Amino acid sequence: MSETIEIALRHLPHAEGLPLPRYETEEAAGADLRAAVADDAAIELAPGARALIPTGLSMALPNGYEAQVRPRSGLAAKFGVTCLNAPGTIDSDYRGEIKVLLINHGDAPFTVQRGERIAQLVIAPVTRGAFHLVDSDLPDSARGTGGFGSTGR
Ligand SMILES: O=c1ccn([C@H]2C[C@H](O)[C@@H](COP(=O)(O)OP(=O)(O)OP(=O)(O)O)O2)c(=O)[nH]1
Ligand SMILES: [Mg+2]
Repeated sequence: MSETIEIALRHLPHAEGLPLPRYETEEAAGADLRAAVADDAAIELAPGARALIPTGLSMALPNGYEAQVRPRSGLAAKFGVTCLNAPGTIDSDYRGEIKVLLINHGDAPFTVQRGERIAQLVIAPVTRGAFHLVDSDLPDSARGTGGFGSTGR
């Protein structure tokens, strides 16, 4: 059973009339975010172009949680459109507008219309590190310094 937490949201004036983020199926992990561009100001993304798309939402996550702005697989598979900084991180102390940095990796222009579902928001608990330098060697491990394909292709 998934955990549910209360999250205070604000709809900014340019999002008036748009549905709040919602989970599209009973057990969806992501709630879809919609583009709050004006009806007469759709954003056209040329192939290779990127744009910061407003959602018209701001929120106050409880301390101890983050929200991840993740791409929608449908947009990626059908149009090559994805989030450039995926997953985007919304900090719990951020009160600004949530924005989605979309990039068009496809070969045709992609138009972002008002109300279109452009990304999804996943709420996740946060573990923070207390970082401290040590003088001694780090504990041994079987992997050691191997990485970046050390186990083969
Ligand atoms: O896809 C995203 C990613 C971030 N943000 C907002 C919320 C987040 O709390 C803030 C800062 O994001 P991040 O820490 O990733 O960016 P930064 O370049 O490190 O900016 P800052 O110096 O403001 O932390 O920007 C978004 O609205 N959408
Ligand atoms: Mg930052």
